Amino acid sequence: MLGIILACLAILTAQTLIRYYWILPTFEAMAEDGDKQDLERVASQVNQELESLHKLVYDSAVWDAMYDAASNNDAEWFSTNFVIYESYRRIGVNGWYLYNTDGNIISGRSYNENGDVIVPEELDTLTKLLGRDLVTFPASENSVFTQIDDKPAVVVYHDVLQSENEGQSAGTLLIWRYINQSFVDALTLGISNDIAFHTILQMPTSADAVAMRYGQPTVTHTQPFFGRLYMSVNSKQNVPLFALSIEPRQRQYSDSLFDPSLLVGLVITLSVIALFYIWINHQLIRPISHIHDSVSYAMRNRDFSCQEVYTGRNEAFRLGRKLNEMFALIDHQRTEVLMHNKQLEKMSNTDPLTGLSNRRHLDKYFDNLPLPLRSGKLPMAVLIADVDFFKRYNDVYGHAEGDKVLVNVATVLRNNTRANSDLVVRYGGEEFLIVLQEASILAASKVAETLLGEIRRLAIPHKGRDDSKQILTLSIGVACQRSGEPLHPDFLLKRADDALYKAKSSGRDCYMLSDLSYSANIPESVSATE
Ligand SMILES: Nc1nc2c(ncn2[C@@H]2O[C@H](COP(=O)(O)OP(=O)(O)OP(=O)(O)O)[C@@H](O)[C@H]2O)c(=O)[nH]1
Repeated sequence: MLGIILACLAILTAQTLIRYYWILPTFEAMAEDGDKQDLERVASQVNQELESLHKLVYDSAVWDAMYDAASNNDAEWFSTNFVIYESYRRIGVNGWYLYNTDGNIISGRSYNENGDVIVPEELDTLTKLLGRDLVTFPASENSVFTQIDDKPAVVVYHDVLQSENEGQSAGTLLIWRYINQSFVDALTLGISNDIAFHTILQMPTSADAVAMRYGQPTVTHTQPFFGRLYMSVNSKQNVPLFALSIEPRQRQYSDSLFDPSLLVGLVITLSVIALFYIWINHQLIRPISHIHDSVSYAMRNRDFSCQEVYTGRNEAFRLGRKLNEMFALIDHQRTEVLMHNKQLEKMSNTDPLTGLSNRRHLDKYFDNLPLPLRSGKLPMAVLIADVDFFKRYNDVYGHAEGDKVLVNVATVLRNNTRANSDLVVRYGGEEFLIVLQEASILAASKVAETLLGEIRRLAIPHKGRDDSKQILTLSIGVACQRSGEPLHPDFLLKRADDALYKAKSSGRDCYMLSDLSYSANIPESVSATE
């Protein structure tokens, strides 16, 4: 959860910084660029308007008849033949004048905005006009802005020549018009922003207000002043004559730092991160995690049988499948080793001839007996059985036959004792030991009796004996664990061995109880069977 919150904050911060340092400045620069272009377009429109006025005066100045009239200072000719006041007025021209080469008026007339005739003293002589602080039209020296009747106006003049720009000048033809809202309205064609005209009095006084100066087509800034961008027209002395203003372009973007697009960006980014995480999790994290868990489990439990399912195709899945193969190999080898160990253990505890347990196993057997038996709480007996005159049997019948006899004796001993609780051990060459769990001296005696009888019943011929019996027999020594006395295996075995010695001494083919066995409340009647 904390990770998700931190991720959201990080993404929001990154997006905000990108918006603040990159997106918003880029948008703003684009919009300012547009504003700049609009201002330049206004200046260009003004130029065009002046150019069309210039054409008007130029076209008029090349007529030969007018040239002659100008040359002759023929004011009458102009008032009778050059009657174009109405045409001029219709296209916004406020006045026209023809000056002779001395700069004095030959003919001309001016009207104010109401159509009344006026006599602007600024235009008395051409010299007077040109001596004023003017603003020149960048493309032509013969177009100037000035003040006529204290109002901004544009004046356009041209030499009166015989032919196009050639020959000697016979005078100067001049037309002028006021710069006002109607002049500006004519400019609006081709410009989407509305253009407003401002007289000196209506102009903002702050220096920051003016974004551009006419004649200096560099936009100094594009920060609007009270919602408008101003272009001022200043005289050579830098005296403002008038200004035009436009509305800056509408910003088509939200300039706030936090925007709904940030949230959309956040959601998209989080979704992409989530999808990427799910993909990485599926492709890498999960298989590697399974590999880690499998290895941990196998090492902790020493169990290499587990097999995870790795279905993907990338390196992580391939590593997982290799791990499965390695685990299977280890598991197989481990099983084999365990099996071999078991076999080895069994072999090390087993007598190879008879298949009985051997003496090594006996030690472990006593150690692992249940506590009631080891503490003497429950009775227990040990029998040591020895084949009589076995040396002579070997001598007479051979060692191989002797081995067979030992196997037969082992079978008899095993078949007549309890498989799950008693233990039959090949104790020495022809000596066998039997441990009878929870067996009283009476039960042990009975077992001894049975074993002697069963061997006799086999009636294995033994012609090498010293005595008259011609069959194979056993002698057995029996020792019982005394009640309540802790088990001392060596002592118990010694007593059984002593009892065996007694049985041998008593003529063999019998069993004898060790002396101490009697103290375990055993009937005295148990003794040699012969
Ligand atoms: N065939 C065979 N003989 C063995 C084996 N182990 C021991 N013997 C023989 O068993 C004989 C034991 O002889 P002894 O200890 O003198 O005793 P015995 O001849 O049985 O005489 P008593 O015990 O006094 O009756 C030896 O001759 C050993 O060689 C075996 O695995 N196979």
